[in-house]
Amino acid sequence: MSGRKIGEVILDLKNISLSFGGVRALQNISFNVLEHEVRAIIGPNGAGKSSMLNVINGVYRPQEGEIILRGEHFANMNSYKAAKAGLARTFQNIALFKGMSVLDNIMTGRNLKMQANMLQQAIWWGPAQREELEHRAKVEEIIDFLEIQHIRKIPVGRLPYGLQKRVDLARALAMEPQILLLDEPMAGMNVEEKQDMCRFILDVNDQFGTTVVLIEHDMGVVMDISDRVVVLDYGKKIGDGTPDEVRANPDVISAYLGASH
Ligand SMILES: Nc1ncnc2c1ncn2[C@@H]1O[C@H](COP(=O)(O)OP(=O)(O)OP(=O)(O)O)[C@@H](O)[C@H]1O
Repeated sequence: MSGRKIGEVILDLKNISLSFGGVRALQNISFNVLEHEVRAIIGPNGAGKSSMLNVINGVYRPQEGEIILRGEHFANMNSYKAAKAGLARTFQNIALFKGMSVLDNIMTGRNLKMQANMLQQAIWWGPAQREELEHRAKVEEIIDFLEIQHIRKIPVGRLPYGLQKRVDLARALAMEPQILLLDEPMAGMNVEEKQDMCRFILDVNDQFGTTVVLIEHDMGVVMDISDRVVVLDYGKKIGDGTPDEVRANPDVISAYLGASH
């Protein structure tokens, strides 16, 4: 892989338990994420992967457990706090404004960073003007990076699915996150689109140093691009380690064999 340097623990999840009524979606799950690594969460359907991602970025509040982000304890994580703390995510079912252009969609990722007040923005005066130009420059940089210059003016709804996923990634990157959460970034893609997405994820990780946490069903992809993998099954953690370690783990093998029967 690249020459990027894996750092200290940036995100630490300790004894996370989450239930929906009688369904114990996550049972005492602990794992950590190191700075600059690509960390995957895998597991059969219903294992608790999406629930885990939603706990990390504050959509779900676990009944038990702790989230420690860069040494800071977050007892009541919510989406706003997560975004402020440098977490951005993409969605399984792409959450973009379909009628808006690619450029405008990516600009929405800058909202949290905008300082000028509403009045200044309305009359596009002084600070608002300067700020807008700065935001545009950042967005243009991301557009170049993800090679989507040719579609920048097109409404997102008219694009093929693979490109929509790339715009969703661009919107998340516009937040300049330290940790990027990707919810099945390759779902529904053809082989070529998957290869492109893999390359972009690794480039983001390498060139921006962004830590990546991803959920993905395609095992080949996960094993190729991840530094470490955590495996969930029926809400429990059954494996954690490098792709090779996880591949050789008998509990993981039987969970996946069981799932395919
Ligand atoms: N909002 C919710 N309300 C009730 N039950 C839920 C909710 N979200 C998830 N669950 C349940 O929690 C368990 C874990 O679901 P989760 O979606 O986290 O799994 P997953 O590994 O992401 O599955 P998939 O691969 O199918 O997306 C499942 O039994 C699911 O039915």
